Amino acid sequence: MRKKVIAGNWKMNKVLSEANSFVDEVNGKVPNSDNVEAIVCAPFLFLPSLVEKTASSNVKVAAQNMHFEDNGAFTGEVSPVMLKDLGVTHVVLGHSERRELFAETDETVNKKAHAAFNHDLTPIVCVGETLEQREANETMSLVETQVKKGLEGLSAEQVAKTIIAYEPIWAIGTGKTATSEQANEVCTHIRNVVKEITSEDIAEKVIIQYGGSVKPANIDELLAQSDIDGALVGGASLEAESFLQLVEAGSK
Ligand SMILES: O=C(CO)COP(=O)(O)O
Repeated sequence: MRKKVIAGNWKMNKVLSEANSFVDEVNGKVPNSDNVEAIVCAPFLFLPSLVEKTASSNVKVAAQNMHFEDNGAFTGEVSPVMLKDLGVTHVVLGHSERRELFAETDETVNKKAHAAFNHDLTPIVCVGETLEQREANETMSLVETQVKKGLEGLSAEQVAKTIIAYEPIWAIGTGKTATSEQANEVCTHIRNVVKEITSEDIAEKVIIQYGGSVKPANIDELLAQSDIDGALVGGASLEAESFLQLVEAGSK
């Protein structure tokens, strides 16, 4: 059975003292379990402190983005080398907010996915459609393209280690969750795409998360679906108590 991965994406929220208090509160409460992995995706500035604070806990720390080059004249950017050096383990790539507001494309996501593996970071690759695309029946083909282009050129072993997050844009921060059936339908399609580009064995291993208005009240139903292996959570991950409830749901 695949483990469940619960990742809290804080986006551009909190100040350092709040970030520190959050991990102080959750550190001892996240179980050491083969069933569930808990990740906090934090702004760059908090990463050194959070990595240090979680060193002996079961909480992992992710960045929300990175550049694909190791170093160079890229003012304002942060490289995979810097993240690895700090002890960060995961990086979110291609979040819809970065695609929409910061010109992220499938091509840059792909370069970043390669860069992540070059530095032993686990990428969480986000895909998902807008409401217009869903209404135009383009969801499956769009998500398929995003997965294929985003993962292009990775080895089968690397694809197996990649976390794919399906986040329908119309369900992000809107309170509108995709029904668990709608979410699962797309996650199943993603697994089939992974099978097509690698093998059935790899497709059975890859972790596929759902994201979009996930909260303690709806996570059980989502995680009960055949192809949903966790959640990428925005709003409901900001409070330690609700984050812990989500992790608890994942550990069942
Ligand atoms: O974008 C998301 C996580 O990356 C989802 O955000 P919400 O859980 O706030 O809808």
